[in-house]
Amino acid sequence: MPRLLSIDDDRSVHHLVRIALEGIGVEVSSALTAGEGVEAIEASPPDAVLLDVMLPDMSGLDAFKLIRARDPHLPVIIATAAGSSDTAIEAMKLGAFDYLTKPIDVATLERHVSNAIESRRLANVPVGMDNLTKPEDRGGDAFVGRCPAMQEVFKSIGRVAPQDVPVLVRGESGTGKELVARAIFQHGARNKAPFLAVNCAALSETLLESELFGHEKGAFTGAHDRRIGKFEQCDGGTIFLDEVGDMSPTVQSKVLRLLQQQTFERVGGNTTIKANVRIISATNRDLEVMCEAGEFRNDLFYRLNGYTITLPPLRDRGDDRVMMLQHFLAQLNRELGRDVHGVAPDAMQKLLAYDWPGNVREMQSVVKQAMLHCSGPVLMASALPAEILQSSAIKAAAPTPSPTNGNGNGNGGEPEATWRENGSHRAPDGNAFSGFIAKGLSDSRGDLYAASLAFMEKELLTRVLTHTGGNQSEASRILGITRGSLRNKIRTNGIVIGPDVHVES
Ligand SMILES: Nc1ncnc2c1ncn2[C@@H]1O[C@H](COP(=O)(O)OP(=O)(O)OP(=O)(O)O)[C@@H](O)[C@H]1O
Repeated sequence: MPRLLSIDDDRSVHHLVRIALEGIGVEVSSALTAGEGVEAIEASPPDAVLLDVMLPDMSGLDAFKLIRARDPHLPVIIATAAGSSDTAIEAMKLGAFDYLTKPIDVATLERHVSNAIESRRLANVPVGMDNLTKPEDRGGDAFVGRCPAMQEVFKSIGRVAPQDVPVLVRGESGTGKELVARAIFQHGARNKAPFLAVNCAALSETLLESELFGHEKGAFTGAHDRRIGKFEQCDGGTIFLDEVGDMSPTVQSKVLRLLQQQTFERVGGNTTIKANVRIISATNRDLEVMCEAGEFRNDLFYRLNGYTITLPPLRDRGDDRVMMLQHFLAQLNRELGRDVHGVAPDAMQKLLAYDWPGNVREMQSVVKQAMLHCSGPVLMASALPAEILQSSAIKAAAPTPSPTNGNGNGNGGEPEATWRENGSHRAPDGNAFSGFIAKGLSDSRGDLYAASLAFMEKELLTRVLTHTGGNQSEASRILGITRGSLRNKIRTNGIVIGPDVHVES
């Protein structure tokens, strides 16, 4: 459980903080003086600190400097009395994580503490690129990958980390771009300095500009105080701009100037501020196309793209998928206190046939869902989430002509598919209908009712006619409809009779 150290000479603050943070799963320890707090940090570093600026033994700023000197990555949230935010602003210029005013608003406290703990994780939890699943190794996040494309990614991280150039990390959503950014930071020359992450897609244009560059008091409605932005806080360190393709033109030009001149102004301010920050950015968008469409600045694209690392989608990583499944099984066994040590062959076959549009993040969540649904020591196909089973059903129903029987469905008892729809062989398969519905749902089509009835009718007629070897009288008897009606349906459904089948007229 993450832990926050509250340094304040007011015991009632500790009490309030403890009650508030219990609710979000954060343990709280406390110190009544700066000296006591620093000792506690040295004895057992917490994940974040809440530091009051009015302490009996030294000023808040001095206390912050002491903490900073001991652990530059420890996020410190400064607590000040209303109307006396100067110290907090000074501390933020020196790299404090955020500040809040007393009396403490619980929602703000929770938000700042959650962000601080996430920031601590990003900067401190080591990313291991040793390719080994080590259940006993609880200290870091494994970066699993043995396929050639992933080996290339690891080499690139090693090559570019020590050089102080901007890096652009590309890849579909959930492929591990954040892991790459953290690994570059951790192996880089600035790894003793701060590492801050900003998700450019998560904030509105105004808020993002203010988050990155800060603002002056009164710069816009709600700007009650000066705010120090991430670039200023992160001076000398590394900033990770996630979803960089989502920046507005205003923010793009400010980031460009920062990259060119290492200067910027806070929103609503005239003072030019210098900041020396290494930028690692990431995107799943096609920035070249965005540049052509005038949505992303060409010059910024070239500046951000000092070096590119591209992560392959999970579906292209071959046997890495098996290794990764084992990795997540081991990780989740530890997390959930389970002992699932294998995957049943049919479950494995379905997992490997799946396309993983959400990539590694999706695999992580699928393994977790499956583990929560299965009780035994082996992960069975029945425990897999619906999207995996439905996708497998769609694939099973897809026309895959085989040289041996021409229907590719291997359904044994049925005669070979001798009916053709629009010229292609079709496998009569009970799974096809559920596959069709699944596809309709994922395409969110607006005529699923009518389309499903039509699909089902065609499927049924094809199946029955195949069963009767093309005998329409027998087919109409089985179906309980007249021969004329059957003939009409064969025509309107575009069911074409194969050359090798005798069909009565
Ligand atoms: N090769 C890998 N080995 C082990 N875990 C991985 C690997 N790649 C990604 N993960 C895990 O998958 C999850 C998603 O990774 P990450 O957040 O880095 O992806 P992302 O590309 O930044 O996603 P997004 O584009 O949505 O921001 C994380 O929990 C990460 O630890």
